[in-house]
Amino acid sequence: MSGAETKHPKNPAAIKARAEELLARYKPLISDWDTFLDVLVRPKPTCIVANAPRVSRERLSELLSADSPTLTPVPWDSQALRVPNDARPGTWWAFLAGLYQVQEEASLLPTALLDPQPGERILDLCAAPGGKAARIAMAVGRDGTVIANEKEPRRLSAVRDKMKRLGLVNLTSTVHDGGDYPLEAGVFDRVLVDAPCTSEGTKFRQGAGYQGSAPAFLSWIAGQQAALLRRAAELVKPGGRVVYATCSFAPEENEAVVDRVLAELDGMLVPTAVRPPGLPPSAPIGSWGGRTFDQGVQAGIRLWPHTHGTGGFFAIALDKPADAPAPTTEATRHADPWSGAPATWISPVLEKFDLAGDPLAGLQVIERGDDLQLVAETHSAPARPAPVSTGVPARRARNRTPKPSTSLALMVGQHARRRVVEVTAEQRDAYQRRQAIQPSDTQLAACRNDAHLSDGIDPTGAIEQGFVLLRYRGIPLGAGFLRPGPPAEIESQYPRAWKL
Ligand SMILES: C[S@@+](CC[C@H](N)C(=O)[O-])C[C@H]1O[C@@H](n2cnc3c(N)ncnc32)[C@H](O)[C@@H]1O
Repeated sequence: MSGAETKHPKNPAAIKARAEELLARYKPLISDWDTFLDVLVRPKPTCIVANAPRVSRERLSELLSADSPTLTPVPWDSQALRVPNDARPGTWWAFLAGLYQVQEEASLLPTALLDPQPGERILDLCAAPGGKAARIAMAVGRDGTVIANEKEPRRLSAVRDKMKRLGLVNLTSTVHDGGDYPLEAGVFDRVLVDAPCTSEGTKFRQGAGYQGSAPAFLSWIAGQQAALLRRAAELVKPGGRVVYATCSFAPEENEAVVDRVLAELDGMLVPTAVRPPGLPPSAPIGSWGGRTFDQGVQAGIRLWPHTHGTGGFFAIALDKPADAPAPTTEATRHADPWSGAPATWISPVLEKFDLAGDPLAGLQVIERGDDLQLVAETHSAPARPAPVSTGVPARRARNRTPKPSTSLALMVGQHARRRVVEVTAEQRDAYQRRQAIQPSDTQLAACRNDAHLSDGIDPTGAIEQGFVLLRYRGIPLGAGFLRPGPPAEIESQYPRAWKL
């Protein structure tokens, strides 16, 4: 599980030749064309971003020192660590325990400009597969709300996976055309438009078969991008911020879209130069195809392969003046089923673990389909568009044996004082592969009915069959089912769908 597999670019020479052909029109913009092409075909720098409510970047780095001794902090992002190019951080144990998410370094830029703050209500208009929405949800915390919208329903499953693994109790996903997002959803402190694009900045990882985009597509997608930005401007509150971003090199999708929408909106959004400390500056393009862009567009940032060593990216922060007129559409908030299931339904699942403190403070229990979900009490989801998924599953609603979900075990495991098994690295890996583990006598004794970790272990109590929580170096891994035996065994309850 800790092994690093090498990511080889597929036939770099052929990819380079294809890039040279497809991107030739940008040659006048690029100071070092050879380096640009060389970096473009290399694997892009990948980062892991600490799930800050669970773990700090420093502790994460220390926990992972055996998996990857060379994690380097990204200077311009306080939660991100760069991993070596040959590493596969999505296979490490701490990923499966929900301690971080994996993002390409360039895609850290839009959230750095968005600068989400605790307690805010934020809309990600084009959210799937959810990397940035998850990042925002970690930043706004339990008192904040994130609405992750996506046009393609099938792309939302990746967002849901992140919600469960990372414990995002403050996130609702919706499905709607973002260019026409209902104004009844209410206003947002910040709106991210991580727009659909030709993805030229990252597409070459697909290999030399990448065909580029037809001019007709480029012009169609630019129309979509402008519609998304216009609607974002309406949805953000006075004093709030919109960030527009793409992973394309094309000025038609970047500077030209912003220039056009700024002119249409006539002062409703004001470009704001946000410069994350430690990020080498790189200005947007001033003119293209005979057109000179509004000077305000220079507030944006471009990431280039040859200057930043990343994929290509464009992002710009656009603030709505505090004295702009407030939206007049009345907001409708989702009320039902937030008042759904009684909180006591969760208690039978948790009482055996004797939790210290109240790790579920500020959360409510709602019934959605077969699951009881945990959702922040202050969560502010819209009624329209209707939420598709909200919060994280805690347990099945109707199971006779109260079984904690893995999401719940990851959320509360640190607070458990009974029926907790601290596992070895080998047991951890077996557990995450869904293999049964054989507890040692000491591990078994910690599961006695009256064993209390802080009081020492009473060797006389019974060892009851049932659920236990597993931890590695104090970090929750999930739940297991203990059969006292002999021989004693802990069956892994790690979700089949999360398994590698
Ligand atoms: C660049 S990706 C977003 C990446 C995402 N923000 C992340 O960080 O994981 C753009 C997404 O927008 C979606 N999309 C395309 N057109 C849309 C529209 N009109 N409204 C909302 N989403 C749209 C695409 O399906 C795609 O998932």
